[in-house]
Amino acid sequence: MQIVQAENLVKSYQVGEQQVTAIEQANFTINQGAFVSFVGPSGSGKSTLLNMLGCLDQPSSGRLLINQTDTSTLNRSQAAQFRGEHIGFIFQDFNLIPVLTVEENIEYPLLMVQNRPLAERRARVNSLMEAVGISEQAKKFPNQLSGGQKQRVAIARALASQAKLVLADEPTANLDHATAFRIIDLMKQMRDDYATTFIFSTHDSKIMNAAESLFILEDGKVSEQKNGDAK
Ligand SMILES: Nc1ncnc2c1ncn2[C@@H]1O[C@H](COP(=O)(O)OP(=O)(O)OP(=O)(O)O)[C@@H](O)[C@H]1O
Repeated sequence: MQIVQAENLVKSYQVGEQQVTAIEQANFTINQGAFVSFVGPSGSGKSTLLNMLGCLDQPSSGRLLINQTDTSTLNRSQAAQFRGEHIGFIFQDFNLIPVLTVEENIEYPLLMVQNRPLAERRARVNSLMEAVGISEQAKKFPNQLSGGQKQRVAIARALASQAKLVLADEPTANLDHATAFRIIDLMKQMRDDYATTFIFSTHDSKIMNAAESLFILEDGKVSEQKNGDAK
């Protein structure tokens, strides 16, 4: 099944008198459970594309179907609801809430967005902490963790609401190389265990080799390249 279908997708920005086309007539699909990377030089449109996939920004024209829903027609509150139910986010600077512990950060989307009952929240948070190897840090605050540990918490949080699609904007940018590879392996493990689709952007050529497919952005144009070497 296809989780993402982009049809003649265009995003342009008006800058004064000038129109900047960030994404130009993109057509592509991504299957459920895929592990893919958006790559391209600075300014090529990676963030623009991720923002549209995350329903944080609307296309200028064309259609963007996520899980069979045409997200280009959603209004702001429908988009927020759709995001909470279907999409998880991982950021390069982790974006954990500093006043909440590890377990509270992971629980947050279950409580604030999905309002799940306490016993269910506890069980899910515990199994995710176990899965990402962070159980021993449950009561710690983000400033007491290493970069790799913070990103593990962010991965668990992105998976907490059982999102079928996780978007990661440069998830390894602030990590050393060995930790970056461990985080990518962990994301892949989570994909295998939960059938979650992962889309991540990166500048790092070694990291992009882990993706099964590369979506290459060049001057707003998107082309797909299958990666035969993906491990
Ligand atoms: N809000 C905006 N207003 C005007 N132009 C924008 C806006 N956001 C992005 N752009 C332009 O759209 C193009 C694509 O930008 P985008 O941020 O998507 O690139 P990127 O590939 O994510 O770059 P980087 O790797 O540096 O983050 C650039 O030319 C940028 O200047």
